[in-house]
Amino acid sequence: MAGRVDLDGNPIKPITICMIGAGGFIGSHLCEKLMSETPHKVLAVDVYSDKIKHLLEPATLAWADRIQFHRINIKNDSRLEGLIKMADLTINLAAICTPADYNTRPLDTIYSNFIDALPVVKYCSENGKRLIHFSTCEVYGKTIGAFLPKDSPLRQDPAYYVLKEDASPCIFGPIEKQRWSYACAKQLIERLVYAEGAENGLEFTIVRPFNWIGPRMDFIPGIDGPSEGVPRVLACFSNNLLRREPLKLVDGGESQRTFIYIKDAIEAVLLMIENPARANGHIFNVGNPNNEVTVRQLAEMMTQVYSKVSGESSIETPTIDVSSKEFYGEGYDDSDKRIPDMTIINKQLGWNPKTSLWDLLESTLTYQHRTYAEAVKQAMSKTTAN
Ligand SMILES: NC(=O)c1ccc[n+]([C@@H]2O[C@H](COP(=O)([O-])OP(=O)(O)OC[C@H]3O[C@@H](n4cnc5c(N)ncnc54)[C@H](O)[C@@H]3O)[C@@H](O)[C@H]2O)c1
Ligand SMILES: O=c1ccn([C@@H]2O[C@H](COP(=O)(O)OP(=O)(O)O[C@H]3OC[C@@H](O)[C@H](O)[C@H]3O)[C@@H](O)[C@H]2O)c(=O)[nH]1
Repeated sequence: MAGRVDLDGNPIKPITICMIGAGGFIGSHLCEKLMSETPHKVLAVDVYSDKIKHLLEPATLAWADRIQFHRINIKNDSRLEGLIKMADLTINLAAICTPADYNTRPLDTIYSNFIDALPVVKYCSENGKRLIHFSTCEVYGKTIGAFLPKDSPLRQDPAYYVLKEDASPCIFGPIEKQRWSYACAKQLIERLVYAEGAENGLEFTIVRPFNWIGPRMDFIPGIDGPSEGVPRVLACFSNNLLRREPLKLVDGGESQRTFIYIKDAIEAVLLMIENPARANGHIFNVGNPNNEVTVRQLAEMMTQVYSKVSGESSIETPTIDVSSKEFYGEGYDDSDKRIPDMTIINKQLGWNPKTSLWDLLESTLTYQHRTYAEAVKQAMSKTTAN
């Protein structure tokens, strides 16, 4: 750790980071990175700590004096401002961010992504503290190309689908499509953070993650989460594979996504943390434009990879089609395609993603199999016995 320098060759001074939502998927990986590779301190704020338990216990861990867990719900806890004041930098990850909630719990979604983030922005601004705020690629909504006729040659032109931080519009569906409650709340909080920067000098960075995936993402229904819960696609498909049931393709699985390995993405966040002069005032796409697939292709690849890592042959009918209404309920809608433009992050931080989709699925599904296969088997045999 000694002699670490930033991108401009200056020595990196240890800082204290107030990380809100530290117990979630991204937070757990960021805490791991900060503990194992940097001298920084973390005040970890969340309502849950299961995903960072290995970093908090036992007290003999090498970094024990550099991480403190604070079980705080930021909706209603006066200790938040004190923690932000104690830190040099606040990173806000806290949010409801699973699509199954956007149309079924739109009020909770809007409160979580906009109202609950307001005090965080305010405390940072009033106390002259730097803020890294986690937004989402969903703020882009649908691509311009999605509105062209299906056979239009313009659909092949990147100008109609590549998503650029400083040029692309944010295109959401009608209000009755409550899917967009999340994207809209995230967009408004981005605008507020940006305005605090412009009017009051808040030092900020906004991150727009493009489908970061890897170990510890969400939960496996009935094992470490509610049995009726619907997590994001990685956990949905993992659950299906573990139970040897067909993967469900929503509306034909035609939507396209670019997936990035969580460990590549965390490298980008560390560069933002340690290079404030290069990161402040910017909005960054963080994704892997080389890993684009349709959801159907993702299902096929995950089926192949899971077979390889588990040693089990795949089932006869590996996928089935399901309507979005049946799967998510009324008010669901979808982003058609998400390719991040990498110009700004490349120029400011010299960062590029490394891991291919096959490789990231291989390490992630190895983890899923090792962590859950036995528990799923036991849960299924109990159900059959009953
Ligand atoms: N994972 C991705 O690919 C992705 C993509 C786009 C945006 N994001 C954004 O990144 C952030 C983190 O995402 P994640 O994938 O780690 O999700 P996550 O659900 O695993 O983590 C969010 C954490 O915030 C905590 N939290 C929520 N409300 C809270 C509250 N009121 N008080 C205290 N803690 C609270 C949750 O308990 C959870 O541990 C979110 O803002 C999300 O919108 C993630
Ligand atoms: O079992 C499933 C689950 C999901 N899907 C589809 O897979 C695609 C990806 O679904 P995800 O659950 O990963 O969520 P999305 O990519 O739509 O949104 C995510 O994007 C960025 C973040 O802000 C959030 O984490 C989330 O909103 C969608 O088209 C969805 O309809 C299936 O076909 N089957």
